Amino acid sequence: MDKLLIEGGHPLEGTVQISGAKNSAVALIPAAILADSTVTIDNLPDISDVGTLADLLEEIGGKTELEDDTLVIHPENMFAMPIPNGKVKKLRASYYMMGAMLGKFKKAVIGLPGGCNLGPRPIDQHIKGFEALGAKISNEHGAIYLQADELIGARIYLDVISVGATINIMLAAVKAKGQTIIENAAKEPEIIDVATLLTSMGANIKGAGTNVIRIDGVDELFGCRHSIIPDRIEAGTYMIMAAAVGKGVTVDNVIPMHLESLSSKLREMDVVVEAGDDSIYIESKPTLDPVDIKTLVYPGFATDLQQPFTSLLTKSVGASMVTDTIYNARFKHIDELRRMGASIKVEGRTALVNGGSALQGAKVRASDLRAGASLVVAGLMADGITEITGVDHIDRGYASLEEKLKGLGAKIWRETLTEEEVEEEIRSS
Ligand SMILES: CC(=O)N[C@H]1[C@@H](OP(=O)(O)OP(=O)(O)OC[C@H]2O[C@@H](n3ccc(=O)[nH]c3=O)[C@H](O)[C@@H]2O)O[C@H](CO)[C@@H](O)[C@@H]1O
Ligand SMILES: C=C(OP(=O)(O)O)C(=O)O
Repeated sequence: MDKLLIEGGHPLEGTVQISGAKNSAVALIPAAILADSTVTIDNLPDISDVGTLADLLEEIGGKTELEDDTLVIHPENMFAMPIPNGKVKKLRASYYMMGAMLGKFKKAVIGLPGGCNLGPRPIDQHIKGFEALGAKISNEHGAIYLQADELIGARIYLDVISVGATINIMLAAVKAKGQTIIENAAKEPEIIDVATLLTSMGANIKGAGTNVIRIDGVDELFGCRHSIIPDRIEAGTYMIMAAAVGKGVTVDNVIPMHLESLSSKLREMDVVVEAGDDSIYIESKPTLDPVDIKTLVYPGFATDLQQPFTSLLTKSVGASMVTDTIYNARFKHIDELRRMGASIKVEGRTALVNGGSALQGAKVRASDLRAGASLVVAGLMADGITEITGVDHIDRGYASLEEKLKGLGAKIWRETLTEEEVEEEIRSS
């Protein structure tokens, strides 16, 4: 086990390259199950979730070759092997194995997924969609059993706008008989990315990126090559870091339109934000204005950026309000920020930040992926050294974090935990 150490107060300057999107990658890899021949995925981020999913594909008989940022997946010998637990629990996105295996084999047994603990993460809308397509589903001993004689297209209205359910239903429906219509679908860019891969494989999907998706089932899907879109959440995190301590940072290899809600909020705070074709330039100011944010489905403010943005708000002079309407318990980072001297109160689904006083370096623990990112932002701003444990969470989602930050001039390094620290880590996790 490792910890990250950051000596705060060093301004960031230069250019950072953004990797491929985690939240696309984790759906694209299971999607390859649906093909009958080799699928090659380029621009993969170097994060642990990718390795875990590749291992899961091997558990069901697939062959995978990961070299640099390219994963080659051979699905020819895959079969409907049950994967009730083990690696499935390491990440939330293992639930995409349900849709993909149901679509391909008409059956699957998958353990309940893991992922960041953000409060309840229900999958009732995924199940509702699978059932509408004709699957019988039961939950036995912590695993979901899915089985269908035949999958038949259906009209499915999502009661809650869900990225996971939208993608999972697409995966199950691409080989179903007839037409499936997903109404009240989520519109996140990662959904378009998954639809693009499936279309290259031979699927017939219209409307991805709007709230009505139409899928005409096909009998066969083939191998193809696909390059993942840039990670708007990784990009947003570096934009926030640059807004906190940036003398002039270019966040490169991004789709600026995907980051408009964040860019607008940063401008409201008086941060310099200049969007290019595929990059965004950010420059901080000595004092920033407070703003309120409310997380919403895309194109609203992303819940995944709420935690790092809250750290930035401790720098703005005055009161800001942060409301998370997607995951109302996504506030585990707040106690840690308080340890660093932040003045923040949580009331229900809202955090009230009283910003303007300097943060102090401290020993803190990342309880989940974006909580980890928020502590890195805080560490860059703080006086003295911040020690962050729970780094395995951060490694699920940020490729080469230390290298990228060092390239911008940050003082950040990694150390192995001592035995005592490991024991303490196990006690508190
Ligand atoms: C809409 C949204 O912002 N989605 C984010 C969510 O996706 P993720 O796929 O985890 O979550 P969903 O988009 O599926 O869920 C959105 C909301 O719907 C609820 N829900 C979801 C499925 C279901 O069957 N029943 C149900 O009630 C969830 O509890 C949540 O409140 O977290 C990901 C990881 O942090 C982000 O990358 C996504 O952008
Ligand atoms: C919470 C996240 O990931 P996951 O859903 O994979 O846990 C995230 O990407 O912020």
